[in-house]
Amino acid sequence: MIEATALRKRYGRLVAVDGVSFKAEPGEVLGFLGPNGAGKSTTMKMIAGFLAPTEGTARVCGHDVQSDALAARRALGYLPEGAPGYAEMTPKRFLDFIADLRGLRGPLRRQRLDFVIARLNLDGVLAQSIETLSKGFKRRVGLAAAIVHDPAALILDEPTDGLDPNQKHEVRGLISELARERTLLLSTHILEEVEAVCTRAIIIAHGKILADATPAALLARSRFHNAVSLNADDSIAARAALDGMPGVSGFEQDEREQRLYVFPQGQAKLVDAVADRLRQRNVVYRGLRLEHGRLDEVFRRITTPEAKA
Ligand SMILES: Nc1ncnc2c1ncn2[C@@H]1O[C@H](COP(=O)(O)OP(=O)(O)OP(=O)(O)O)[C@@H](O)[C@H]1O
Repeated sequence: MIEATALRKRYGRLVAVDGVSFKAEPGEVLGFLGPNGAGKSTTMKMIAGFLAPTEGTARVCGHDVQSDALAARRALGYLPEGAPGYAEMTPKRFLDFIADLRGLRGPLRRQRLDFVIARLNLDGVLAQSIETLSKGFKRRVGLAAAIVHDPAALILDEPTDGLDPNQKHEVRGLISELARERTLLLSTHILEEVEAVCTRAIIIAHGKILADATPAALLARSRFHNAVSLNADDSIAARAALDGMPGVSGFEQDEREQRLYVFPQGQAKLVDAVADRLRQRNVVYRGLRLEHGRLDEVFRRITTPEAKA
């Protein structure tokens, strides 16, 4: 479990984190989303015990990160932003060093090191200095270090930042696997990542939580939620056929995608009715689908005041 209560961090006149509270339970993958400088890393560092809060408290598996710091750190794995430090070390030496710091001994130590090296496919690079590794391997070394002591809670600061699509896919698979029995908090700028791995998302801007909901609930706030979209050879004819249809509130033509979006009134579900109507009017169409919504639009609306108007 990861719990933050009224966390606040002030840097001189700047309030980087302004009263952040949430609780994440085992099995949850909580995504921290926000524009640059929103306060995500600062919040994570305070929970990980790397930065003292100006006010408020954080607990990891019930242990206060300030007053019960050792127990809290034992329960937590933390992947900081960017590449692991100790760039001149080899992954082997680095992971040995982290295993020592974590107090791992004997057969369990061997077993955990073997596990993370195999799980993160580090075998081929164990003897090469970290600074000479590709970004993907650097991230994997960081992840291996974060999970070597098998923590019950994990904080991952932009775990897929800078990775290629295959590596992103791989790391997301690992995140979902790790999340089964753990509590996971991760920050990301990648909205598709939220839909792919997060069970819940917190949107933060200027140090304040602006939304805390499941990805599905956030998508439901999109104006594209429950819209119907389709490709029609003659989009003018398609529009004319659907104009005035009960339950339809408007249209939008996406020229790049060549798709017509049909917006519902309220919660109306239009898929079958739209398909019937186009067939009745002999309008040829392809790829008709119900839209779930667009997280990027919801994110923009929540985090930029001008988009709210
Ligand atoms: N040590 C520091 N001293 C002064 N200001 C800082 C310090 N660390 C962070 N800040 C400021 O605090 C604010 C929050 O920074 P933070 O790194 O937490 O944001 P973030 O949401 O993680 O951003 P990003 O997505 O760019 O990583 C920013 O305005 C940043 O410039």
